[in-house]
Amino acid sequence: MTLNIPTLTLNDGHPLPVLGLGTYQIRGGEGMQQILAAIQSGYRLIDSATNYDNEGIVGEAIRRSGIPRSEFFITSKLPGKYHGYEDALMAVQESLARMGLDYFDLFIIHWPLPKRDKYVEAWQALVTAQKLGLIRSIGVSNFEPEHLDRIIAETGVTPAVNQIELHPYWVQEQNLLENEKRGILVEAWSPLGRGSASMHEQVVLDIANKYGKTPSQIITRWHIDRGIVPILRSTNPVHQRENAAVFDFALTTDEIAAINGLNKLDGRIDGQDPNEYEEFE
Ligand SMILES: NC(=O)C1=CN([C@@H]2O[C@H](COP(=O)(O)OP(=O)(O)OC[C@H]3O[C@@H](n4cnc5c(N)ncnc54)[C@H](OP(=O)(O)O)[C@@H]3O)[C@@H](O)[C@H]2O)C=CC1
Ligand SMILES: O=C(O)C(=O)[C@@H](O)[C@H](O)C(=O)CO
Repeated sequence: MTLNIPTLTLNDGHPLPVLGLGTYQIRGGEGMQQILAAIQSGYRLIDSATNYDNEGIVGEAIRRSGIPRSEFFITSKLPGKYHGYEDALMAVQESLARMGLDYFDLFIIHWPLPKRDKYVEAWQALVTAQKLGLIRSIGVSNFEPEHLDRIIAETGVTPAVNQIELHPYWVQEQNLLENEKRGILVEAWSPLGRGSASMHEQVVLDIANKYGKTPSQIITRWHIDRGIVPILRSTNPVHQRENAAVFDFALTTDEIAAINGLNKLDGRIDGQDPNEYEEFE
């Protein structure tokens, strides 16, 4: 049976599924089959990136599924080496060609890379690509409030989405408020803490027992109940189905707060601070 994943509406009026499939390190023929399995389970939001070297197999899985393109919500990301305006416009077109698509539902700037100081140019290029019909919704990733304010002030265009690191060890309460204040939908990357110990915390296990759910379903539901769209990676079809079977229960305010209480001061998975992070090329 195919799971039915609900949608919500972005600030530009476009619908977005409330959870999606992450594809970091999912590559090659086996990766294509793993993505296809997720699509067959009901996933429609697929999150790729030029830096993941898998845009080709994402496009192939879409075609092999036989499901109409219009039912999907396909995302890719602009790498830092293409932050210049002309390079960024070319990069969107190259990504589309690799996927074999003629538009993206969402295209986002992968990292702000503030030391290079070209993310405003990159944003101007996404605004143009949207006007050209190459992208439906434009967004950013790993943008801090000061980066958001700068692109909004310099272009007058607010991102639809900001994809940031979020999991029970890194709950980012203030950052969520900053995005909400600006009308930006937050997507969570590494929503399961990349399979970290947070899935085995007693508070998560207790809530899982109460609802007869698994720890990953509780964490997935915690994101959704906080108004966040989790981008969940799994290569395992059983886990893929499990992670998306979360629409028959909801957490209470106290349960959400209890999971928020797992936050750690140094909770980032790899210490990737958006103000410092540099991409390797
Ligand atoms: N914008 C950005 O800068 C970034 C974006 N991302 C995006 O976010 C996505 C998700 O983040 P990612 O870091 O991949 O990690 P996740 O937090 O999604 O965790 C993935 C890990 O959890 C395991 N897992 C998934 N479901 C279950 C389950 N039900 N039970 C037990 N284990 C489970 C997976 O193993 P298994 O395969 O065996 O199920 C895998 O090892 C990425 O794939 C990418 O698309 C990620 C990092 C940065
Ligand atoms: O996966 C991504 O989107 C990244 O941006 C990477 O930085 C990833 O988070 C990573 O940890 C690479 O070592």
